[in-house]
Amino acid sequence: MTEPTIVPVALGERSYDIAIGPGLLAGAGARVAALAPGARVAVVTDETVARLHLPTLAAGLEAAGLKHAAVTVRPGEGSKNYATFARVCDELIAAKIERGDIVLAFGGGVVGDLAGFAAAVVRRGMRFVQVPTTLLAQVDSSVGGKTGINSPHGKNLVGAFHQPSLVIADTAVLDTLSPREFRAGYAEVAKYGLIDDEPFFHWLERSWREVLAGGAARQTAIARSCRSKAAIVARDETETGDRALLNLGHTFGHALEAVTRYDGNRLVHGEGVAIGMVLAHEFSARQGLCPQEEPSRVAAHLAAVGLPTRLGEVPGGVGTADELMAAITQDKKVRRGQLTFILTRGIGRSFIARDVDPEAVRRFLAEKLAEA
Ligand SMILES: NC(=O)c1ccc[n+]([C@@H]2O[C@H](COP(=O)([O-])OP(=O)(O)OC[C@H]3O[C@@H](n4cnc5c(N)ncnc54)[C@H](O)[C@@H]3O)[C@@H](O)[C@H]2O)c1
Ligand SMILES: O=C(O)C(=O)C[C@@H](O)[C@H](O)[C@H](O)COP(=O)(O)O
Ligand SMILES: [Zn+2]
Repeated sequence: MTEPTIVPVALGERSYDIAIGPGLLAGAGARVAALAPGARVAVVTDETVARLHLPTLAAGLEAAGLKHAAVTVRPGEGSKNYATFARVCDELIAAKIERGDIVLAFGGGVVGDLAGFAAAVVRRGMRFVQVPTTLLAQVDSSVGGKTGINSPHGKNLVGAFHQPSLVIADTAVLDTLSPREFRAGYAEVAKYGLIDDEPFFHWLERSWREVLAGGAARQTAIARSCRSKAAIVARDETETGDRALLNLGHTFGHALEAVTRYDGNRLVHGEGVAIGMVLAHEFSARQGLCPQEEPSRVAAHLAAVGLPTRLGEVPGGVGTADELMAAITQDKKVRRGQLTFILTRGIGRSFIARDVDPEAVRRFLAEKLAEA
């Protein structure tokens, strides 16, 4: 069996490891038992992941002598809402899960964000472990401690920073993921190259087929993404500065998710990020920050992988520039009413731009919508 890669996340007393490799799910119970001997484990998962992979996880927990119970939610972004959050909290409390026990998030980013937020507040904070089962969750959402739910006003507007105590990413569970969801996660992989790692982006341009196919290239891409994220989170845990770079493409992407009402049939998060990253590069070129070849190259790569890159590709449309701007002004990076965007001087040269002129963004979106 391939040796797992261990990526440390250095956060002082909140430090933890990310274990990455094929076949780790069966032994996840033993890793959790080493962390919290004798703890009870409340597994929060969704119906699809429960059907496909819960028996393997549960057998490992039992073999390690850990009692466990499952809380199951419906798959998809719709579960990141107040009602589901309240139910998850109440089920954890009803199951008499104690503060020293473990909440185990078993699923994609939706389950991770929801379960992590519940772990942050139930009994004023419980330990939690992430066992991510989508590419997106393995390279991004399971790491760094951002947890939360959506508000009718916008994406992730209610939440908390709450770090996991351990992340276990079994790369073999990705074999059951749909090609569409795999590609959505790939957008966040490409993001790390676009932020500050041009050689990684070049490697992805050459190797994306192998990453999609599985095997060593997939594990390499996941580990490199986790190292990038761990480095940024270690220097800015709560996004007072550099961590905002991880939001590349998200100001546009989150607005697209909001105007499509979090309907995964139309747009999932990674697809919004793909379109958003292309828009961020195009807007940067429009502002004279980088040559037009850069957005073209980004769009060409993401399109080759099979991701949407244009507003016109979202089924049912994305509304008007004013509707998109209304969503953008709810972004958590807004400071004293001023928009913050992650812009770029070229591939791997992203930076945080404060005081972006909203009228320039609105005009740009109106042009893009007219092209769509
Ligand atoms: N906290 C963070 O730092 C962070 C980072 C990035 C994204 N996010 C959030 O993550 C969410 C998106 O996560 P996602 O893309 O993982 O979506 P998701 O959790 O909705 O999972 C996508 C779909 O795949 C299914 N699935 C999961 N694992 C599977 C498997 N192994 N086999 C078959 N099907 C499987 C799920 O049931 C679901 O239908 C968004 O809400 C986004 O805001 C958070
Ligand atoms: O970890 C981060 O920081 C990120 O921004 C990662 C993003 O990929 C992720 O989608 C995150 O949930 C967005 O955060 P938000 O603060 O803009 O809601
Ligand atoms: Zn994201």
